[in-house]
Amino acid sequence: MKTFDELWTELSDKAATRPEGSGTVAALDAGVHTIGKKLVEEAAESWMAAEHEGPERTAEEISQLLYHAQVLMLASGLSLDDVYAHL
Ligand SMILES: N=c1c2ncn([C@@H]3O[C@H](COP(=O)(O)OP(=O)(O)OP(=O)(O)O)[C@@H](O)[C@H]3O)c2ncn1[C@@H]1O[C@H](COP(=O)(O)O)[C@@H](O)[C@H]1O
Repeated sequence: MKTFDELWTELSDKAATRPEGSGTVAALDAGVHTIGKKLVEEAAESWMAAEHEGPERTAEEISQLLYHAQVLMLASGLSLDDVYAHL
């Protein structure tokens, strides 16, 4: 298990060091358009899971939504504080 902040630290490190085989590096290379589509897909899957598939599946889809949101933040050059400033 990891927290949102721990995932952010891990993904930031991957973006900086670009390890072989990282899905995050591949997503960043694919660009904002591709990342954005994935984010929307995971949002829809979260919604469908919440309506039809129960809490466990919903939690799984939301975890993927948070992952793709962090990837979009990295691709956009945003920090956590940039986002937290709007909460
Ligand atoms: N938490 C995640 C995570 N959540 C979702 N995803 C990605 O989102 C996809 C889930 O999409 P779907 O469920 O729609 O499955 P899918 O459509 O079959 O997947 P794709 O065909 O799009 O690959 C997964 O295949 C992953 O590519 C994630 N990829 C990575 N992480 C974590 O990010 C960290 C870094 O990962 P790497 O960069 O791959 O090393 C690790 O701690 C990972 O656990």
